[in-house]
Amino acid sequence: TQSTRPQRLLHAVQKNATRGDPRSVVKAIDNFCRQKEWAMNVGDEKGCILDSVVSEVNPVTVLELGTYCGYSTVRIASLLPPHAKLITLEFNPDYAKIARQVIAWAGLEDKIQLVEGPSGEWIPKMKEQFGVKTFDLVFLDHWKDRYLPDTKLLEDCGLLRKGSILLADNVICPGTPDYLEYVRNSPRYKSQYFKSHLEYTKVEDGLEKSVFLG
Ligand SMILES: Nc1ncnc2c1ncn2CCCCCNC(=O)c1cc(-c2ccc(F)cc2)cc(O)c1O
Ligand SMILES: [Mg+2]
Repeated sequence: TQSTRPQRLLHAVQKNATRGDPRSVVKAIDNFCRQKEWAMNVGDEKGCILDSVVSEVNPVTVLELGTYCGYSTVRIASLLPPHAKLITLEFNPDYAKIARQVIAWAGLEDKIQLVEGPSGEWIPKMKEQFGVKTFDLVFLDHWKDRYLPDTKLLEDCGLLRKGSILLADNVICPGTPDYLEYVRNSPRYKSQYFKSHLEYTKVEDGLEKSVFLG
């Protein structure tokens, strides 16, 4: 039977990355996607912007929406302080299965909780299920038409505090126009655009960093 692209990406990690070395896992995935097959990881160019935001925020609680194969999950978690926790939501069980193995290869299981299911259902359960008070950082990288409704849901569930940071991938390509309009015009956010390129291509894309003002 034919393998899937996520399965081939996992094999590239197991073949080329060192177990327990998250940065070698990130590098192995980027090499696979540049040399063999494009895949929708945030990639190295936007990944460096992600790294700088994570290092600046130094978050204790992180939420990632859209795990895919775990590239940004591993990239973020590799920069977190020891007691910090990252919860990542993935809707697609096949992606989740691969992501768990990529996370295990990186040796980051203790910092990461991968939850399977739709963001709209899980966000309202965060407090009761995972004992989360508020998130210091949210990385949005799931369905592009879910960015806005899920941001409003995070607000309504009291999961954002004054100073919480939202970092959104793909605000240009594929694009999240309603989300951009909201965070750039709402008095409750201070927003900033980081121009970059769609992973592994020359197409314009970028990350939008928005601070929740409370
Ligand atoms: N917990 C949850 N709740 C709801 N949906 C959930 C979810 N967990 C997952 N999903 C479902 C997300 C499926 C993947 C989302 N990402 C994308 O769709 C995406 C697409 C491109 C792309 C760009 C140009 C092209 F020509 C083709 C593709 C690039 C990217 O960086 C992308 O992140
Ligand atoms: Mg993306």
